Amino acid sequence: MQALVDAIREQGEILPGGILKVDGLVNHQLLPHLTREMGETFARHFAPLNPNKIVTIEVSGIAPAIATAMVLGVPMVYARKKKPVTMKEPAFTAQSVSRTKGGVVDLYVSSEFLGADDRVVVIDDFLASGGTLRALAGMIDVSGAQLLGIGCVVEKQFESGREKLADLNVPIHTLANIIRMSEAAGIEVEAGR
Ligand SMILES: O=P(O)(O)OC[C@H]1O[C@H](OP(=O)(O)OP(=O)(O)O)[C@H](O)[C@@H]1O
Ligand SMILES: O=c1[nH]c(=O)c2nc[nH]c2[nH]1
Repeated sequence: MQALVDAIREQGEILPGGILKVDGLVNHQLLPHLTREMGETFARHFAPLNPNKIVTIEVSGIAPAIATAMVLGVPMVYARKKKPVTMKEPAFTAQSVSRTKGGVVDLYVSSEFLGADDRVVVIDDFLASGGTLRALAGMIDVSGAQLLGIGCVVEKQFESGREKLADLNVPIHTLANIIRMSEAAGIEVEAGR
Protein backbone atom coordinates (compact mmCIF):
# COMPACT_ATOMS: atom_id res chain seq x y z
CA MET A 1 0.00 0.00 0.00
CA GLN A 2 2.00 2.93 -1.34
CA ALA A 3 0.28 5.63 0.74
CA LEU A 4 1.20 3.72 3.91
CA VAL A 5 4.80 3.23 2.78
CA ASP A 6 5.05 6.98 2.06
CA ALA A 7 3.55 7.85 5.46
CA ILE A 8 6.01 5.54 7.25
CA ARG A 9 8.90 7.15 5.35
CA GLU A 10 7.64 10.59 6.38
CA GLN A 11 6.64 9.94 9.98
CA GLY A 12 8.33 6.73 11.15
CA GLU A 13 10.85 6.98 13.97
CA ILE A 14 13.19 4.35 15.35
CA LEU A 15 13.03 3.88 19.11
CA PRO A 16 15.32 1.80 21.32
CA GLY A 17 14.65 -1.95 21.38
CA GLY A 18 13.86 -2.17 17.68
CA ILE A 19 10.53 -0.38 18.02
CA LEU A 20 9.15 1.59 15.09
CA LYS A 21 7.06 4.56 16.17
CA VAL A 22 4.13 5.22 13.85
CA ASP A 23 1.91 6.88 16.43
CA GLY A 24 0.83 9.53 13.91
CA LEU A 25 -1.01 7.01 11.72
CA VAL A 26 -1.49 3.68 13.52
CA ASN A 27 -0.95 3.69 17.28
CA HIS A 28 -2.24 7.00 18.66
CA GLN A 29 -3.53 9.35 15.96
CA LEU A 30 -5.41 7.70 13.10
CA LEU A 31 -5.71 9.12 9.58
CA PRO A 32 -9.16 8.15 8.31
CA HIS A 33 -8.23 8.09 4.61
CA LEU A 34 -5.33 5.73 5.35
CA THR A 35 -7.38 3.54 7.70
CA ARG A 36 -10.13 3.29 5.07
CA GLU A 37 -7.64 2.23 2.41
CA MET A 38 -6.22 -0.39 4.81
CA GLY A 39 -9.70 -1.83 5.25
CA GLU A 40 -10.44 -1.80 1.52
CA THR A 41 -7.12 -3.47 0.74
CA PHE A 42 -7.54 -6.23 3.35
CA ALA A 43 -11.16 -6.76 2.32
CA ARG A 44 -10.21 -7.15 -1.35
CA HIS A 45 -7.49 -9.60 -0.43
CA PHE A 46 -9.50 -11.79 1.96
CA ALA A 47 -13.02 -11.61 0.45
CA PRO A 48 -12.44 -14.75 -1.70
CA LEU A 49 -11.96 -16.76 1.55
CA ASN A 50 -15.52 -15.80 2.53
CA PRO A 51 -14.92 -14.95 6.22
CA ASN A 52 -17.92 -14.34 8.46
CA LYS A 53 -15.93 -12.63 11.22
CA ILE A 54 -12.89 -10.39 11.68
CA VAL A 55 -10.97 -10.86 14.92
CA THR A 56 -8.34 -8.52 16.37
CA ILE A 57 -6.70 -7.48 19.64
CA GLU A 58 -7.21 -4.25 21.51
CA VAL A 59 -6.13 -1.61 21.13
CA SER A 60 -4.27 -0.80 17.93
CA GLY A 61 -5.76 -3.62 15.88
CA ILE A 62 -9.28 -2.25 16.26
CA ALA A 63 -9.11 0.51 13.63
CA PRO A 64 -7.84 -1.55 10.67
CA ALA A 65 -10.05 -4.46 11.76
CA ILE A 66 -13.29 -2.45 11.82
CA ALA A 67 -12.36 -0.79 8.51
CA THR A 68 -12.02 -4.28 6.99
CA ALA A 69 -15.20 -5.60 8.61
CA MET A 70 -17.20 -2.62 7.35
CA VAL A 71 -16.22 -3.33 3.74
CA LEU A 72 -16.90 -7.06 4.11
CA GLY A 73 -20.15 -6.48 6.01
CA VAL A 74 -19.28 -8.89 8.83
CA PRO A 75 -18.92 -8.46 12.63
CA MET A 76 -15.57 -7.63 14.20
CA VAL A 77 -14.57 -9.06 17.59
CA TYR A 78 -11.57 -7.85 19.57
CA ALA A 79 -9.70 -9.77 22.22
CA ARG A 80 -9.77 -7.80 25.45
CA LYS A 81 -6.76 -7.46 27.73
CA LYS A 82 -8.79 -7.20 30.95
CA LYS A 83 -11.86 -9.31 31.56
CA PRO A 84 -14.90 -7.10 32.24
CA VAL A 85 -17.78 -8.23 34.47
CA THR A 86 -20.02 -8.18 31.38
CA MET A 87 -18.04 -10.94 29.66
CA LYS A 88 -20.06 -14.12 29.45
CA GLU A 89 -18.29 -17.36 30.42
CA PRO A 90 -16.74 -19.46 29.22
CA ALA A 91 -14.08 -17.19 27.80
CA PHE A 92 -11.10 -18.28 25.75
CA THR A 93 -7.85 -16.94 27.15
CA ALA A 94 -4.15 -16.83 26.32
CA GLN A 95 -1.10 -14.79 27.23
CA SER A 96 1.18 -12.66 25.09
CA VAL A 97 3.96 -10.15 25.66
CA SER A 98 3.22 -6.49 25.01
CA ARG A 99 5.97 -5.04 22.86
CA THR A 100 5.18 -1.42 23.57
CA LYS A 101 4.16 -1.56 27.21
CA GLY A 102 6.29 -4.43 28.45
CA GLY A 103 5.13 -7.39 30.49
CA VAL A 104 2.78 -10.27 29.92
CA VAL A 105 -0.79 -9.49 28.94
CA ASP A 106 -3.83 -11.72 29.20
CA LEU A 107 -6.15 -11.94 26.21
CA TYR A 108 -9.85 -12.84 26.55
CA VAL A 109 -12.56 -13.56 23.98
CA SER A 110 -15.98 -14.73 25.12
CA SER A 111 -17.46 -17.89 23.64
CA GLU A 112 -20.52 -15.68 23.07
CA PHE A 113 -18.78 -14.17 20.03
CA LEU A 114 -16.42 -16.88 18.76
CA GLY A 115 -17.21 -20.51 18.07
CA ALA A 116 -17.36 -23.43 15.71
CA ASP A 117 -19.55 -21.62 13.16
CA ASP A 118 -16.96 -18.90 12.61
CA ARG A 119 -14.66 -18.48 9.62
CA VAL A 120 -12.15 -15.95 10.87
CA VAL A 121 -9.71 -13.52 9.34
CA VAL A 122 -7.41 -11.91 11.93
CA ILE A 123 -6.35 -8.29 11.38
CA ASP A 124 -3.74 -6.57 13.56
CA ASP A 125 -1.46 -3.54 13.38
CA PHE A 126 1.99 -5.15 13.70
CA LEU A 127 3.49 -8.50 12.75
CA ALA A 128 6.85 -8.56 14.55
CA SER A 129 7.90 -11.75 16.40
CA GLY A 130 4.46 -13.25 15.80
CA GLY A 131 3.95 -14.00 19.50
CA THR A 132 0.68 -12.11 19.84
CA LEU A 133 -0.82 -13.67 16.72
CA ARG A 134 0.31 -17.10 17.91
CA ALA A 135 -1.58 -16.56 21.17
CA LEU A 136 -4.70 -15.38 19.33
CA ALA A 137 -4.54 -18.26 16.85
CA GLY A 138 -4.44 -20.67 19.81
CA MET A 139 -7.63 -19.16 21.23
CA ILE A 140 -9.35 -19.36 17.84
CA ASP A 141 -8.34 -23.00 17.58
CA VAL A 142 -9.68 -23.85 21.05
CA SER A 143 -12.98 -22.09 20.20
CA GLY A 144 -13.49 -24.43 17.25
CA ALA A 145 -13.53 -21.53 14.76
CA GLN A 146 -11.57 -21.80 11.53
CA LEU A 147 -8.67 -19.41 10.96
CA LEU A 148 -8.61 -18.48 7.26
CA GLY A 149 -5.95 -15.80 7.07
CA ILE A 150 -3.99 -13.06 8.84
CA GLY A 151 -3.60 -9.43 7.77
CA CYS A 152 -1.25 -6.95 9.42
CA VAL A 153 -0.70 -3.30 8.64
CA VAL A 154 3.07 -3.29 9.27
CA GLU A 155 5.40 -6.29 9.06
CA LYS A 156 8.87 -6.12 10.60
CA GLN A 157 10.49 -8.69 8.35
CA PHE A 158 13.69 -8.73 10.43
CA GLU A 159 11.79 -10.25 13.39
CA SER A 160 10.75 -13.27 11.27
CA GLY A 161 7.16 -13.50 12.54
CA ARG A 162 5.94 -14.72 9.15
CA GLU A 163 8.31 -17.69 9.24
CA LYS A 164 7.44 -18.44 12.87
CA LEU A 165 3.73 -18.60 11.99
CA ALA A 166 4.20 -20.76 8.87
CA ASP A 167 2.85 -23.85 10.65
CA LEU A 168 -0.57 -22.18 10.92
CA ASN A 169 -0.83 -22.81 7.17
CA VAL A 170 -2.84 -19.69 6.42
CA PRO A 171 -2.08 -16.80 4.07
CA ILE A 172 -0.47 -13.78 5.74
CA HIS A 173 -0.91 -10.44 4.00
CA THR A 174 0.80 -7.23 5.11
CA LEU A 175 0.49 -3.69 3.77
CA ALA A 176 4.00 -2.37 4.47
CA ASN A 177 7.17 -4.31 5.11
CA ILE A 178 10.08 -2.99 7.18
CA ILE A 179 13.05 -4.82 5.74
CA ARG A 180 15.48 -3.43 8.28
CA MET A 181 15.96 -0.33 10.35
CA SER A 182 18.88 1.23 12.17
CA GLU A 183 19.99 4.63 13.31
CA ALA A 184 22.72 4.58 10.67
CA ALA A 185 20.67 3.43 7.67
CA GLY A 186 17.22 4.67 8.67
CA ILE A 187 13.98 2.83 7.94
CA GLU A 188 14.05 0.59 4.87
CA VAL A 189 10.40 0.08 4.00
CA GLU A 190 8.67 -1.40 0.95
CA ALA A 191 5.13 -2.38 0.00
CA GLY A 192 3.78 -5.32 2.00
CA ARG A 193 3.53 -8.85 0.75
O1 LIG B 1 4.41 -9.92 16.68
P1 LIG B 1 4.60 -9.45 18.09
O2 LIG B 1 6.05 -9.43 18.51
O3 LIG B 1 3.73 -10.16 19.07
O4 LIG B 1 4.18 -7.89 18.14
C1 LIG B 1 2.96 -7.46 17.59
C2 LIG B 1 2.00 -7.02 18.66
O5 LIG B 1 2.61 -6.01 19.44
C3 LIG B 1 1.72 -4.92 19.58
O6 LIG B 1 0.95 -5.09 20.72
P2 LIG B 1 1.10 -4.11 21.98
O7 LIG B 1 0.56 -4.81 23.17
O8 LIG B 1 2.51 -3.63 22.08
O9 LIG B 1 0.28 -2.82 21.55
P3 LIG B 1 -1.16 -2.19 21.41
O10 LIG B 1 -1.77 -2.09 22.78
O11 LIG B 1 -0.86 -0.85 20.79
O12 LIG B 1 -2.04 -2.99 20.47
C4 LIG B 1 0.88 -4.98 18.34
O13 LIG B 1 -0.39 -4.37 18.52
C5 LIG B 1 0.76 -6.45 18.03
O14 LIG B 1 -0.42 -7.01 18.60
O1 LIG C 1 4.22 0.58 17.76
C1 LIG C 1 4.80 -0.52 17.61
N1 LIG C 1 6.04 -0.54 17.04
C2 LIG C 1 6.75 -1.68 16.86
O2 LIG C 1 7.87 -1.67 16.35
C3 LIG C 1 6.11 -2.89 17.25
N2 LIG C 1 6.52 -4.18 17.19
C4 LIG C 1 5.52 -4.90 17.70
N3 LIG C 1 4.51 -4.11 18.08
C5 LIG C 1 4.86 -2.84 17.81
N4 LIG C 1 4.19 -1.67 18.00
